[in-house]
Amino acid sequence: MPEAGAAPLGRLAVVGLGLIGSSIARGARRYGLAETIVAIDRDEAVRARVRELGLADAVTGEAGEGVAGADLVILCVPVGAVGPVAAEIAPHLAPGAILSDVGSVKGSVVAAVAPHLPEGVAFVPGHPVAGTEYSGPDAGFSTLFQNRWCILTPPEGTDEAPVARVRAFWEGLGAIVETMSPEHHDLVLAITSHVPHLIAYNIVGTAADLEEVTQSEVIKFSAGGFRDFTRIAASDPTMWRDVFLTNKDAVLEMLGRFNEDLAALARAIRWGDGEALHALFTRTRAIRRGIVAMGQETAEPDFGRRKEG
Ligand SMILES: NC(=O)C1=CN([C@@H]2O[C@H](COP(=O)(O)OP(=O)(O)OC[C@H]3O[C@@H](n4cnc5c(N)ncnc54)[C@H](O)[C@@H]3O)[C@@H](O)[C@H]2O)C=CC1
Ligand SMILES: O=C(O)C(=O)Cc1ccc(O)cc1
Repeated sequence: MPEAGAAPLGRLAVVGLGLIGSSIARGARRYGLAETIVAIDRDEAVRARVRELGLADAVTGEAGEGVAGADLVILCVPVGAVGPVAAEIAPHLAPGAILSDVGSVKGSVVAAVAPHLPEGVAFVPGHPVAGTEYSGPDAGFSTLFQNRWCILTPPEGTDEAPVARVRAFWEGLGAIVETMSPEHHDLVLAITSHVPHLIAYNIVGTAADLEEVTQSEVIKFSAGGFRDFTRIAASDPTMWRDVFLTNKDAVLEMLGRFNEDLAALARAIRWGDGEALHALFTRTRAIRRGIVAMGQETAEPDFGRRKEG
């Protein structure tokens, strides 16, 4: 149960009611974080579903109209769409409003928003490090962020008050908040999230292209490891295309290191260097046990299977 924190916001506007936006809307309502919730999505079918599920007090496709009078606006669209949406809503943001986002990449988002930010509006970029391979308004759930990290990357010179407000909002959703620079965020997430997704997309693609092994055999004999990769490789294509295109430098840097280490592993296998293999596997087991000990891993993931309105 999230802690009771700051006074609720007056008006919260969420742009993009997919997995993350709808989870925010659900959580904001459940934990009483805003008096009024406005849902903005450009997709008619999403808006209809948001109305059916009763996730917001108002639902619109007109972003400018939707953000008018909002105290906090959170952009929950693919990172490639953040700049165009910021340009569209900027003239309608009230002075004193806070603009935030949830994008998986931060440097490009800061650069894309900066030219459009009106005087008197603070931008506090955020990234909840919590999600699933599912998309859309039905995939969200109010407890998604509980006990998960949310990283804020306020650009240098950002006032403390809006940062504290956004921090309190995420704490209200149950998240644990940390701040860092956008550049550092992008390096860390490149190795902990972006490259792992690339590996999953790649290994599932390689398996699918094998000539001597049939597709049905790949499905039938999927051992645990490969099954886990297929879950990650089912993640949203648009979102992940944007992540790789916008965090290009950090991903290529980490991929370079990954390839070198993979080559060393291949060499150890070729030359029968069991000691090298055993030493690495022992180190990596300790890392997993450290993650479990920190309580950052649930015993039985049920991502996306929680049904709620
Ligand atoms: N999926 C995940 O596990 C996580 C995603 N994120 C970030 O959250 C953001 C959203 O991701 P999801 O919720 O998974 O995506 P999603 O695909 O479930 O939802 C995105 C929504 O944005 C709407 N949208 C797209 N362009 C728009 C525009 N120009 N104006 C208005 N609405 C627009 C779409 O219609 C859709 O309803 C991304 O930036 C992603 O990097 C962050 C943490 C985890
Ligand atoms: O489903 C998974 O395993 C994830 O890794 C979810 C996820 C995807 C993107 C993010 O920026 C943060 C979390």
